[in-house]
Amino acid sequence: MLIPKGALVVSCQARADNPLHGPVYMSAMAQAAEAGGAKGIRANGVEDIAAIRAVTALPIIGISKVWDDRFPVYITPGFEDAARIAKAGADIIGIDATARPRDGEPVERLIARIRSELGKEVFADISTLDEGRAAHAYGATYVATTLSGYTEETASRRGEGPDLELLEALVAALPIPVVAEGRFDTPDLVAEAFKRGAHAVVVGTAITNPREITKKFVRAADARNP
Ligand SMILES: CC(=O)N[C@H](C=O)[C@@H](O)[C@H](O)[C@H](O)COP(=O)(O)O
Repeated sequence: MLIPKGALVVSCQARADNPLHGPVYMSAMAQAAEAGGAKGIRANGVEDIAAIRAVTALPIIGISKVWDDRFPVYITPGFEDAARIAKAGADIIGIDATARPRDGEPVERLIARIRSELGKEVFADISTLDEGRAAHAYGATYVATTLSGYTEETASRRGEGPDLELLEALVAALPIPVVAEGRFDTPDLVAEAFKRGAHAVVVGTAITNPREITKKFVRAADARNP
């Protein structure tokens, strides 16, 4: 298992509309995260993953976000996406492991092929306890709370804090490492996740998205100066 127990993993992602988009900024971000003590990196797309691989030996959870209007699944929907990011240097393949429709093989087959044909660990992003149980049964190496609040079934959590209840339920139910991810945006919440049994915690926006961090501070300023 490549992600050590107690690890903080930093997600270094910036979409095309973000001024920090691209491999130059994302590899610098990964180096900054490593210098700060991160024990793993999560990154999206072949270009960013290859650039990050060139500057660090930390384990990389690679994902490939592919948006398609016909399907709700966009995090590494198919085997070809997984193969490309493995080749770029990802050690662990992050996938949407919900049961939602995808452009590609069913999730059980995707997990099996990543393990057998690519020889990589599988990091299963899920949104419910049942999805976590299924991902474990299909052979995922880790399950993570990443998609709670982002699926129809969990839409009521949108805009809420991290899903600590789901984290606890997964920890109680599964013998594999459970990773806390999604809206863990303060050190206190990271500590709380470990208290509740998380194997590791992934933090993205709160560390690597200065635009969103700035907005938070501006909201505080505006509230004081209406
Ligand atoms: C739902 C979805 O697509 N989540 C994505 C998964 O890769 C990222 O956009 C998140 O930034 C990442 O999960 C980390 O979470 P947070 O940025 O809240 O710390």
